[in-house]
Amino acid sequence: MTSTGRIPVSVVIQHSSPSDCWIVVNGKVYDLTKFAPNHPGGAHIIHKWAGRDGSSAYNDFHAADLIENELSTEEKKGALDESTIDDAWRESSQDKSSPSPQNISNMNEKPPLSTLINLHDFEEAFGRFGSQKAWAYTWAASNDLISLNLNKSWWSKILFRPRIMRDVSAINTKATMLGAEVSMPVFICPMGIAKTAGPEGEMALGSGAANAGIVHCMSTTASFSAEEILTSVPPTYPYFFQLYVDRTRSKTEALLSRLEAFANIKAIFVTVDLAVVSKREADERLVVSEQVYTSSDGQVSGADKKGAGLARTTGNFIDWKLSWSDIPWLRRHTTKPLVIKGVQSAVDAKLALELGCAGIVVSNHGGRALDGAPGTVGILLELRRDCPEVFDRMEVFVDGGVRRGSDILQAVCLGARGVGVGRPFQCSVMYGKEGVEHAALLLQDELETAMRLCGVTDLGKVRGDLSYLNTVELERFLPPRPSWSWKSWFGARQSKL
Ligand SMILES: Cc1cc2nc3c(=O)[nH]c(=O)nc-3n(C[C@H](O)[C@H](O)[C@H](O)COP(=O)(O)O)c2cc1C
Repeated sequence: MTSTGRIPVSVVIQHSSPSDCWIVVNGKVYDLTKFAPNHPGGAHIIHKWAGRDGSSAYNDFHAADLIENELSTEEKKGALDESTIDDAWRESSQDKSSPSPQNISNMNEKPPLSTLINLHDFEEAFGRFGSQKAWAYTWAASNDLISLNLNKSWWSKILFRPRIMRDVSAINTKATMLGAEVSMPVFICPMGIAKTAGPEGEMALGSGAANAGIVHCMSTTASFSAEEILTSVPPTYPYFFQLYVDRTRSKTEALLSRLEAFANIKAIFVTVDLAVVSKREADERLVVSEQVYTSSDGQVSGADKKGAGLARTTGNFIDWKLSWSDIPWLRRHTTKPLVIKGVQSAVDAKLALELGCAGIVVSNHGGRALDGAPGTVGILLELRRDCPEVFDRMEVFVDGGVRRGSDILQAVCLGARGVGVGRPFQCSVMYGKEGVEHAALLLQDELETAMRLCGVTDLGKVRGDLSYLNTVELERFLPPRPSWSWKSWFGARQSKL
């Protein structure tokens, strides 16, 4: 207080965080810390003005006496000492931007979870508040980021053909993926060393997924062992396991044998799109002194003449000799369904089917494998055109750039059994399991909204129903139809296996 009994600007500024949030409105100082979470327009709008004069924003929307009537006596701190106002304060109280996690982050704190309203917000918040190296590792993609960008932009090339006037009061998003019953057809993609994003790492991914009713696929290069990660969910809750085949094949055999003990691991996703770890330049360039370890195979990160890429320096155990002829070997070492992750053409989708795989993931590793590979939703469309039978005889999944509930609806209409979502979930680990759950629930909400607006009441009933989509723009990017017959091609191919 100043000698006038009024509160100086310097004191107001001291209360400028979501956990201690004072705001000036019309010359009076209020403590809105408790009120903010109940603000009908969202806490972020209040937090944006913490430690500042929010009168102009307040007066745009509210009657002058509302705040006085709403708050308790102790939340009304007193009058502002206007003689202490200087240019810097005046400037800080200008509303130059709309509320978003970036603006809130002026407060040098990660934005409250409630202010993240879509999956992009998670990536953005992690970019600002995660460790620099973790961000470089997570965000990075190969070379010139061509495939990363195609993954994202090709989703927007598909348009809906909405139906109207259908009672959409009750809708069903439930699905079954590889025997796992889920609240919506989404799995969290396998991503290595999730502890880089937050101390709970894969434990947060597992338990957040279970709370939201979806499945996490753990990576061979996780920060915790499979046994530890499985404790993050109830004993019968479904899990998927992603396998990189090790050059020392006996290690892979031992790993598969360990996994046999866990009936809740519903499938083994064998990643095949990364015979060698590609150059992800953001990650290679950033050299740091801390090392990270992968749990199952004890790989340690480091730096060499090529740079300091976390994935490359922990990934050189991956066997580049892996070929289709290894499927029978894998079959001998696991009783679980095999899913081939990284299919990028109709030819290979058919091969996986012919070899008895339970499913495929159409994936280019999130643009982290071959740069110049097509966007994955385009590959899904190619499969629909050139080998539609694979959708009936295997479970077909897609990942890469899925960021919206409407992307899930589109994938299902194209025939997918489900979608994988990667980076935003890795970023959400910064907020622990609550962050993971929040991200999943945002997707669920968006999916439900997209279904209602499209006139779809049961997701299971529109799988493969192209009548809800306009794919004309994306079709321009498909490769020409094969000119040879599948039958003769497969006859020649299988004799070589
Ligand atoms: C940080 C990070 C680590 C990844 N680690 C693995 C991995 O260990 N095994 C794997 O099969 N794919 C891995 N991927 C690829 C993902 O499983 C998935 O294919 C991709 O992230 C999907 O694209 P999206 O991030 O745009 O959703 C990783 C991706 C990221 C971003």
